[in-house]
Amino acid sequence: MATLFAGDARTAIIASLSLCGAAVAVYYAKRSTVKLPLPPGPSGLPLIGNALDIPAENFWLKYKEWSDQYGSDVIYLSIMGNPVVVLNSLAACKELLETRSSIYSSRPNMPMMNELIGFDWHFGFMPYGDEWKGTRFNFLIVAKFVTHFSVEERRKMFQQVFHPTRTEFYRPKLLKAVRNFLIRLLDDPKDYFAHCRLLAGAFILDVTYGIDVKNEDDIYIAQAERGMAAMAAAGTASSYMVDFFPSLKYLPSWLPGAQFKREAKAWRKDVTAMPRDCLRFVEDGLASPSVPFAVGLEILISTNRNGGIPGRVWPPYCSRSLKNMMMITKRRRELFMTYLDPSGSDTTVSSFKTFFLAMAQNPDIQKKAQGAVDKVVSELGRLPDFTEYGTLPYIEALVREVLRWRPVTPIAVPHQVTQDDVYHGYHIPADSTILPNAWAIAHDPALYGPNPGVFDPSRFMNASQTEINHDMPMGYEAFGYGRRICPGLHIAVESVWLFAVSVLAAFNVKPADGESESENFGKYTSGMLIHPYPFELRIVPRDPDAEAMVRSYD
Ligand code: HEM
Repeated sequence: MATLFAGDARTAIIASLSLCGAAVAVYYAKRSTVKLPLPPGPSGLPLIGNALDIPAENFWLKYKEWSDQYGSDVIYLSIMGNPVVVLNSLAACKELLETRSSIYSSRPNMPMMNELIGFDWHFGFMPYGDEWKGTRFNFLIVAKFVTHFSVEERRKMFQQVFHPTRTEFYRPKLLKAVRNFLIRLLDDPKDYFAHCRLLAGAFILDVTYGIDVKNEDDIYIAQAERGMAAMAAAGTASSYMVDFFPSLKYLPSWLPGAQFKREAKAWRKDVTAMPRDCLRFVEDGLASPSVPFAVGLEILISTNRNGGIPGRVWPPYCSRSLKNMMMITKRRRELFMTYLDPSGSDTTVSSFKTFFLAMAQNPDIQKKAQGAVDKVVSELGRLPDFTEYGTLPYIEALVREVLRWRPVTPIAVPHQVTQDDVYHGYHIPADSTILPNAWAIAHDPALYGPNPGVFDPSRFMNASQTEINHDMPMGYEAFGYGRRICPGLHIAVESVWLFAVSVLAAFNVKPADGESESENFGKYTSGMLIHPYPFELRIVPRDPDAEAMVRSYD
């Protein structure tokens, strides 16, 4: 979906060339003061730079090709005078986004995402700064107004509430969502894509806000899905010309070149409703004595200095938390609610679908993985659960391979560097958009072994194929790097793990008749988030016992 000139923006280029002149003049004036060369890259055209060199689809492949061609892991592009630096190696990502994270953790200005579509409430797209910090460490949203909390206390609270070991927050809900998914798979295997979406959306909404989603038609799910479609299209910071010429946002929607404004308007309704409706749900819940447990509420309560959470006696703490919440502005309350927003669901869905694709394309690997699961659970007479987490090395390798083979976010999410910098003798100009090429890194044979395009979990195993090879990177390139690294990483990995191990224990998966020959089988969409195109599968219970086990959770 993401194209460099999505909508009618080509027309907008012409309209904006005049604006461009000034920007380019300023940019080159600044550049000439710097002695060091810029990183290498294609030379581009006057004024528009490399805007036309970047393919509309799978641009990460082109970035890697340029990286090889110019013999540099870091390449430089100019798009309408805007500097863009692509990092094509893990070493560059670690050095710049992690070691130098104090200056590489901002986000580029994204007028399409933030101002026009309305994602300015989402801390994933906020520039680095106090508001982002406050929202990421979401307890701050309440605690900030209870001024006696020190930074250290706030940090501690965050760690308590969102520590990866605090699995009791989400594992029971994840288990429930996966078990419901398995029953749907039994009843209606053809519609497995929809069941995957429902599973991921229902889990995130339940764990975050305590919303109990019943079916695919649920209003929160539908809203989040439309919102995520907008994010996938506009989140690359390079899909729309308005990202390079913010003044284009003032064009009237009816102009022929302003298709992007009409698209934004259509998306905006859902995108702005997402935090508002979830906040309303939680506020209503706070007033009720039978409020369902949710991470958002837990954080709210744990930030109450006199409250704490022992025994979770809801009513007194809730009323106090409610008071705290009412003291803060509407915007801050909405930001608070985006702590674990539904964007986590669309990314995880993509990995679920990749798992199905990999199993359908690789029957031998499916068999081997089923064997690994059977060894542990066949005598237990139940489906696997988190008791088995950490005891199945081949399944762990398979999950890593799912995430590596088709990284959900091939160029992660763009960062921005906030001051001039130097890397390997190259000048990295302040305010450059920084694109970590997660795809190139995930397919680097120096990191992940030969044939990186082949799905092969054994690449993550040791030489004797008995344990995970801990000397290897974990395959998590799609989660980004440094201070902005995905805070949902652990939840995502555990979700894919439980999903995979449950499906493998109960079902056989193969392509529907003739599907392997269909043109789109195995192909993916392009954009900030990628998904496989729909493909038909035959998903059948492995045997009557497996079916009975799944039904026993009905
Ligand atoms: C396979 C699943 C997932 C993938 C591939 C993924 C990928 C990413 C990436 C690439 C980033 C940006 C990192 C950077 O800038 O360097 C990100 C940020 C974020 N992710 Fe995820 N994510 C996934 C699941 C989740 C889940 C399950 C949640 C919530 C429970 C979540 C919540 C977030 C949030 C809130 C941010 C913004 C962080 C910030 O800007 O400070 N993600 N994710």
